[in-house]
Amino acid sequence: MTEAPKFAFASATLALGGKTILQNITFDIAAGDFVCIIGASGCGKTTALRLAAGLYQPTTGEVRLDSHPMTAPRPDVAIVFQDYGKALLPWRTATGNISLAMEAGGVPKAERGDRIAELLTLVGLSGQGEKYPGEMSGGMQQRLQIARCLAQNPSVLLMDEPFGALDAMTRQGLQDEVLELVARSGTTVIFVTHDLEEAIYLGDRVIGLLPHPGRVGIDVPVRLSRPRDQLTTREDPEFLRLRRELFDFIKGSEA
Ligand SMILES: Nc1ncnc2c1ncn2[C@@H]1O[C@H](COP(=O)(O)OP(=O)(O)OP(=O)(O)O)[C@@H](O)[C@H]1O
Repeated sequence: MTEAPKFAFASATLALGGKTILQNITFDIAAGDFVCIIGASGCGKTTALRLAAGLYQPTTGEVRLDSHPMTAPRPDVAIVFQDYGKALLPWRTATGNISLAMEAGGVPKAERGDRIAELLTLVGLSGQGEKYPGEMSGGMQQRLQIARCLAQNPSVLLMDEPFGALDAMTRQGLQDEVLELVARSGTTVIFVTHDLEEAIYLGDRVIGLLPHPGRVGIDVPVRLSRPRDQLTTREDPEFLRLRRELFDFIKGSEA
């Protein structure tokens, strides 16, 4: 018997303001898979993620988590946004920001302290709990946002260009940290990026959307061994082949 997918878009179509933004989106995601979504600017990547989060309801079709339609946002589906500055509360310390997610999840106060310390260590912010977001670098703020999401114990992590605003070195470091976290926790991930190399480096699979309206145009497996390595993985002939295939896809989709 084949296992039911963790997450499924089943002929999901979404119209907003009388315009079809996403059309007939269909794909399944197995539990623990890391799926990246790419596509030209404005093709509907963020909107697809918002559908996955239950922030939008499909006009027709369904989005399902564990075989149940997503009718509203759920605490076991967490989103990491690109704009960490807006996602974090500036008047709360790092500890306070993580604690908020636990308060919302009903975690008793007595249990929060140890778990917060554990999460801070997990994302490389050990000992930084009393800092305010404004006292942290961009990379640290993004780590904090990830820790806050993990505090929800999500079974699905949705990430919308989370490293887009960071410099190349910080970005690569965080890519590896996320891969490690995910490998350890078994979390299912949907990761939106416009960076083709990032998608191949991270993903088990890359889905490309075509624009106007957003449709699935390509869905390719990434057959690169794990753990990935910033140098050797990116030099692998399969990496280069995929990069060319996805580059041609994006170029063709804009024509
Ligand atoms: N609430 C809305 N009402 C009407 N149109 C919308 C709404 N939200 C998004 N759109 C339109 O849907 C399309 C897809 O937008 P979306 O932000 O999902 O694309 P994207 O692929 O994430 O783009 P980018 O890579 O530039 O971030 C765009 O044409 C956008 O103008």
